[in-house]
Amino acid sequence: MLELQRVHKIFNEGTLDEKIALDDIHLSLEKGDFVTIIGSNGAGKSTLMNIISGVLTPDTGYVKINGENVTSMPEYRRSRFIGRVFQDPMAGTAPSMTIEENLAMAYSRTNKRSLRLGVTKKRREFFRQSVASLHLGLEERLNAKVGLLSGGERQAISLLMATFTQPEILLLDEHTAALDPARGKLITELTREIVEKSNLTTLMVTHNMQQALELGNRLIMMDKGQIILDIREKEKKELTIEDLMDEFQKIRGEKLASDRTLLA
Ligand SMILES: Nc1ncnc2c1ncn2[C@@H]1O[C@H](COP(=O)(O)OP(=O)(O)OP(=O)(O)O)[C@@H](O)[C@H]1O
Repeated sequence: MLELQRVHKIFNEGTLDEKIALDDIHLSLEKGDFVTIIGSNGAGKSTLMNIISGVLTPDTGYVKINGENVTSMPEYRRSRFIGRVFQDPMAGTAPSMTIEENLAMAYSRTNKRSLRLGVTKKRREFFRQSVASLHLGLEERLNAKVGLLSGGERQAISLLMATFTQPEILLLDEHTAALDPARGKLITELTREIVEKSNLTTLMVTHNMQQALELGNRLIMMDKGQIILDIREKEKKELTIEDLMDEFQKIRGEKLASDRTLLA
């Protein structure tokens, strides 16, 4: 489904600011894998997401989606089969457009005919049902401007927009980090529900270790541009935060130094 081989990314190569953001990344995901990604600040998590989504091109190595080499495919073309939700609830939606218009925009990304045909009765019903599945009562407010929604509601709509067309790959970039605990929990639960229902292949970056342990079937820890831990299924279910801290110390010979990770 998703395959990265020998992926390297260096910023400002040959200068004093040279930074190896990704160092020989090999990663292979099966359909339906839900991978949580943790790691200290600057570990390379966002760079990895940007390379998968096409925002960045690797210096060496390749990215394949469903067997197709997409390494040089620009972001706008990849957005047909990649859904992404960012940390900032403002990032995924257009505030001056209504909920329905935002959904129509997301829908048109994967369905070229939909822009020409506008919002038909059948499609409006599909949007209404999709929004109802969030259990937030927003299906009664399809004509409300998204800018008027709370951060949590807006992030729920972003999540829906990224997923209701069933993308091949879903990228979640600390998408609950900017929300208060109650709303963060709500979005976490919605994420679990949506990913399970559609069996979406998902990568989720989080600084919250508990969330990384509770969600998904696989956990990856990154450090200094490398994947240093890759834990799956049963082994993941038995892990605790202390185990993860100990593993990091065993591998790197130092304590995991990230206040955000520890405090989450
Ligand atoms: N556009 C860029 N130009 C120069 N250096 C960059 C750029 N983007 C990332 N880096 C550097 O590459 C490294 C990896 O950054 P990245 O943002 O991928 O880390 P991260 O794991 O997402 O960190 P955080 O948890 O702090 O968001 C860091 O040292 C960062 O400073």
